[in-house]
This record gives sequence, structure tokens and C-alpha cells, in this order.
Amino acid sequence: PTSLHIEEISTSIVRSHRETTQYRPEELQALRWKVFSREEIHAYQSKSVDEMWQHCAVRLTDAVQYVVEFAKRIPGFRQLCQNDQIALLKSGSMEVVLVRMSRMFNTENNTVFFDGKFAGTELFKSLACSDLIAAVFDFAHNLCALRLTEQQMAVFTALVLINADRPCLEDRERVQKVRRDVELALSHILHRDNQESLLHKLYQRVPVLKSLCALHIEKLRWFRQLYPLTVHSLFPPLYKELFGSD
Ligand SMILES: CCS(=O)(=O)c1ccc(CC(=O)Nc2ccc(-c3ccc(CC(C)C)c(C#N)c3)c(C(F)(F)F)c2)cc1
Repeated sequence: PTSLHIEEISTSIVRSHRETTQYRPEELQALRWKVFSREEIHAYQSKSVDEMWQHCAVRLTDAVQYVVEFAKRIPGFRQLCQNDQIALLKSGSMEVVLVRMSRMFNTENNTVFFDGKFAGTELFKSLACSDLIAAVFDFAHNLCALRLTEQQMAVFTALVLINADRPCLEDRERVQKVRRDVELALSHILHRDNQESLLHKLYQRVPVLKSLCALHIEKLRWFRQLYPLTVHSLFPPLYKELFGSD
């Protein structure tokens, strides 16, 4: 592909990213000191396990919906067969949500944007998943420290999604072809920003992403054993489709 073609791909992915994030970086920046009061934190901590899980599942599904929209706008994604589009989203959407979380992390007070304000890990106590929450916060903190630009974030998240090694793919070669262009787009952007060293650091973070998603699925299995009806009747259908083992 010509460098013009790669430029076009970068531009289109960056536009798709901007169109599919609920908050602009400057909006998140302006909100960064809007933290929950002690009373508000106490109210979250007083929720029952199943209530808090349901609340978070809804919030997570909102963020995932934007990632589904982002995927559909990545050049070449819609040309993949339906099965492969779903397989890539099933295995990659949570990873993209977690990467995007780094844009809404405040490293100065270790808080993340949730439900309209910035929350620390203690707010999620009633989930009974402190290890998962701690790992999600650590990941967001580390990635936030890399200070990715929106363009770098956009192309990196496209690369996280377009992965030919995912399970249950029918046409791997086709996925690899689409991935090739996204890889070139990321190298092009990092070269232009004179930050080639970031590529290695970003690839180093991918295994942590996988372990985070595996931990999330493990916790969901644990929760579903305790509260089958909550998952069955109160969890968003998309959440169950993407993260439920059925
Ligand atoms: C993403 C694009 S954006 O426009 O920048 C944007 C768009 C939306 C938001 C707000 C937002 O959705 N924050 C949020 C959502 C869910 C969760 C969360 C809650 C619980 C769990 C545990 C599990 C048992 C359900 C997990 C996990 N794993 C994740 C979190 C945070 F991780 F902090 F707890 C924050 C922030 C920026």
C-alpha cells in the first residue's frame, strides 16, 4: 500500500475513535477534580453485591457499545465475514474498553471516571472483586503514564481489535491483511511523532490486557453461580453475549 493509503487509514481510524468516545480528552480534563463525596462513596459501598455488579455491568456495556461502533468504522472491518467480526469483538472489545480507560484515569489521586465523577478503588468494594478492580486501575495507571496522544490511542486500539490470532476465526488471512495496514498506520504515526520506542512498550502491555479480561470472565462465572437470576434477567444482553461463556 502507498504511504498515501496508510495516511488515509490513520486519518479514518482517528476520526472513528473521536466519533466513538463519549468524552473528549479536554472534557475529561475539565472533570478530573470532580470526585465523589464521602456520602456518595458510602452509598455505593452500601449497595448489595448483585446491585453493584448489575450497575457496573450496565456502565461497562455502555462503554463496549461505543467500541462496537468504533470497530465497524475501522477500514476493512466490515468487509470481514460476520462470524469473524463477532469473534474479534467477543475477544477484543473488553481489551479496548480497558485501553480507553487510561484516558479517564487521574494519576494524581488514582481515580477513574465512573458514573459522571472520578472514583477510587474503594468505591467498588461491594463488588467483592478487589483484585480485579486493583488490576484494572493498575493497568489504566501504567498506560496513562505513557501519555498516548488521541491518534496513538486510536490506532493502538484498532490494532488490539484486529488480531488474526483470536479464537474461532474463519478467514485468518483476511484479518491479517486488514491488520497489516493498521500496523503500518501505527508505525507511521509513531515515526511521525518521533516515538518509535512506544511501539515496544505498547506491545508489552498486551499480555496484561489478556490476563485482565480472563480475570473479568472468571469473576463473572463466580458471580453468575451466586446470582444466576440477576445475570439472566438484569444484565444487559450485549454483556452476556460478549462475556457470558454460553
Ligand atoms: C471509553 C471512552 S471515554 O469516552 O473515554 C469514557 C466513556 C465512559 C466513561 C465512564 C465509564 O464507563 N467508566 C467505567 C465503567 C466501568 C468500569 C468498571 C466497573 C467494574 C468492573 C468490574 C466488573 C466486575 C464489572 C470493571 C471491570 N473489569 C470496570 C469502570 C472502572 F473500571 F473504573 F471501574 C469505569 C469513561 C470514559
